[in-house]
Amino acid sequence: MASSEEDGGGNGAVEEKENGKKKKKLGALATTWLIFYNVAMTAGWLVLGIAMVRFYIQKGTHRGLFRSVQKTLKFFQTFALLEVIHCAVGIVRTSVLVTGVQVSSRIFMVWFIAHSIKQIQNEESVILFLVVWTVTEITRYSFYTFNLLNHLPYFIKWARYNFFIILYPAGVAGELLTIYAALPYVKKTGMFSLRLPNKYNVSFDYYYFLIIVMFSYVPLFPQLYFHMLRQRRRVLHGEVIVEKDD
Ligand SMILES: CCCCCCCCCCCCC/C=C/C(=O)SCCNC(=O)CCNC(=O)[C@H](O)C(C)(C)COP(=O)(O)OP(=O)(O)OC[C@H]1O[C@@H](n2cnc3c(N)ncnc32)[C@H](O)[C@@H]1OP(=O)(O)O
Repeated sequence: MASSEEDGGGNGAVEEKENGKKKKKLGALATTWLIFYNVAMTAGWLVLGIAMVRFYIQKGTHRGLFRSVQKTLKFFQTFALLEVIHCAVGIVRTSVLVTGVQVSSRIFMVWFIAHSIKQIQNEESVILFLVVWTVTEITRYSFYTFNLLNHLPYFIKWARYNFFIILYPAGVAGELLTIYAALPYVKKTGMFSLRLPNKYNVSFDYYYFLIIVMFSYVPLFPQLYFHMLRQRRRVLHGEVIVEKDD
């Protein structure tokens, strides 16, 4: 059975008071919208997860799995662009930059890799990042929902701030291996590339762009990972900044 926040070892009463204060500042409209958004996203990723399990049980193979779930994936992952707006307008206390990198890398994987390069859709690495994203998002959005409703079961809070330790590197491995698998097709077809001479007098090579994207994980991923480790210390180990009453 789910235990309440108080069972988690933190000071439940203080946390609840803080939560209440934050929500008052957030405003009823913003809170209602965020609850709706997070419930919709939890449901969307749950549907995706169930569809993947059903597909695998029925077919006994991962081949064709991406094709069968792609519409749901594209819809909910693209919808997540709203998260950048939430940060930009200040209804969510998260950095626009951190959220922007996270969301844009996902959108890029969905639309400019997995959707555009059909030949790689059956790679095991695609299934790896799909499974990892699904587990992550079900946990993350249900965490936000219960938190906004002031009824956060401790195991969801624990899962939110522990699963990523393994899931983040696993997801990144899935994404990098998928981009790597796409390289030969991109080189062969010259897709999304612009060769000289052309009327704009500019050239763009998608193949080298993908290589640059792969290298950009080296400086960017540790920043996201350490951000999450800091969040983990703050939320699970009480490094909380207590704000004064207005
Ligand atoms: C053009 C091509 C570009 C390519 C670029 C390539 C470079 C790529 C480099 C790296 C790529 C990474 C790829 C990622 C892969 C994966 O996802 S793998 C799967 C594992 N992933 C994770 O575990 C994801 C972890 N990341 C996140 O959770 C977020 O994306 C985040 C932005 C990093 C989260 O940070 P943050 O929001 O700061 O943490 P929280 O503690 O959850 O939230 C902070 C506060 O904000 C509140 N909040 C946030 N969102 C909501 C919401 N939707 N609703 C309500 N409230 C929200 C939250 O409650 C916290 O509030 P306070 O407690 O009051 O502070």
